[in-house]
Amino acid sequence: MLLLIDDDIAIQTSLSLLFRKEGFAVRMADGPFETRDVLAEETPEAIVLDMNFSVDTSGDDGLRLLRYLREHLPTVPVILLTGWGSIDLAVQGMKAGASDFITKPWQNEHLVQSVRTALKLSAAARQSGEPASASRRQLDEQFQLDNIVGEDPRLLDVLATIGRVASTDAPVLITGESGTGKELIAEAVHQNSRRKRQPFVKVNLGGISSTLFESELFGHVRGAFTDAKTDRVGRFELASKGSIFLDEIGDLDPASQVKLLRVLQDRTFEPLGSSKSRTVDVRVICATNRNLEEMVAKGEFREDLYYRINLITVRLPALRERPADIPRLVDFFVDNLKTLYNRPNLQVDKSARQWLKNLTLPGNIRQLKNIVERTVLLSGTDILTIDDFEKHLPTTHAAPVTHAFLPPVGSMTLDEMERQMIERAMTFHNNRVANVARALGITRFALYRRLEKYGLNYDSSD
Ligand SMILES: Nc1ncnc2c1ncn2[C@@H]1O[C@H](COP(=O)(O)OP(=O)(O)OP(=O)(O)O)[C@@H](O)[C@H]1O
Repeated sequence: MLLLIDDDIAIQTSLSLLFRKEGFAVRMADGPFETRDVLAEETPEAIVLDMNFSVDTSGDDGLRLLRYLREHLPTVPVILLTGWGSIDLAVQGMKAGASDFITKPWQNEHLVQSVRTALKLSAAARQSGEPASASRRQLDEQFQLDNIVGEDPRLLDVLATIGRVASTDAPVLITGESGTGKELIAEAVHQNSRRKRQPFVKVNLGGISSTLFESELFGHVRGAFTDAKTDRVGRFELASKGSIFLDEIGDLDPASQVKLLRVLQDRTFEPLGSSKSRTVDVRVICATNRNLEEMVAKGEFREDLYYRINLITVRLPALRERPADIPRLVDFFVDNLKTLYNRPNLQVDKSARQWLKNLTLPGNIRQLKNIVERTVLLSGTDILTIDDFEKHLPTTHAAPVTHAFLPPVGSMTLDEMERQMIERAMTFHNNRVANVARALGITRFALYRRLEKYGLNYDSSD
């Protein structure tokens, strides 16, 4: 049952007609008292709450009721209806735990989609509460994850999350350093969704100037500006029925952020030079290597836009956090190159695969891929050794960790250095104390003592 809370009889009627037509069982409530009466009889699967339901349109009553609902029905999704003028209220509502917000006047399709997405997400959350983390094999059986190599638990968590939410229309925000595979993950969201046969349109927002933003995203009509000789279809329209991937969303200037918010909010936009609104049905996937939360706190990124895009957030680990995946990635790249360059005997010897784990790779997987490709191309041999890699490593790139990289004398105490080395070894060996102790040449006991001394976390059962 879907519970609709609104005191305006006209809105109640049109909402209830809409959802009944879509096959929902519907109940209605005028305000807090009626809501409590309904809840005493039946628990709804989802709730649509008009934030300005009372004559006092400050929205305080709406927020109070929302808090009550979150407290008493924490797993039931609540979708908010708010006026355009009260986006702040919507943001407060999202902070208080609402699933989504829709601005009035709403698009029927968008509102129904939002309720369905919230229902699917809450069902997925119930399911995922049961089994422990899935293994790579289980994930491959369930989802289409070709070309995404890795078995690190943090990556598997990301894959499980995107697999689970791909079938919904929920917006996904992918964060992570440059080269960690954000675009690959965005494609996987699309590939595992019901939109997979429709377009996947990528837009690099970092590369679009604010003057071109509108015409690039929304298109323009002939004559909209001097150089507009013909009509142009924008990226949103190209992505119609499919997914749009907004890369580098943290690079968007404030004026463009407002324009983007509007289309994400109402799913409507006007091409430049046209006064006719168009509606679009797209799934939105965003990525950034910047810290959006911090940018919101500094006022550099709109909070309402942030809440609009971050319903589901996944963070991709940097390669240095998952060094055990490096040999697997190397094998994968070499396999691809075997076919590409017709060199079936190509391989990387065992010690070189291990050695590559020691490189500092700020460019992450992209950088590792370049190093492997470059070495394959430049060294004539089929079996690549450490020597081959060392010879062809660009000096400005990944520096192998050797004593030449000790910090300058006076810049660090021995204690600080010891702490950093231990932290690094713990990350490298996935916190396996026995392996870390061996790698550092000390006993386990000595390692425990140091972990305690520096206040570093470890698993005492290990
Ligand atoms: N898990 C992975 N398995 C195999 N290849 C990967 C994986 N992750 C990334 N790659 C490869 O690494 C390269 C960089 O990945 P991608 O472009 O997705 O990174 P990104 O995080 O979007 O980078 P940027 O922030 O610079 O846009 C691509 O060639 C991609 O195919």
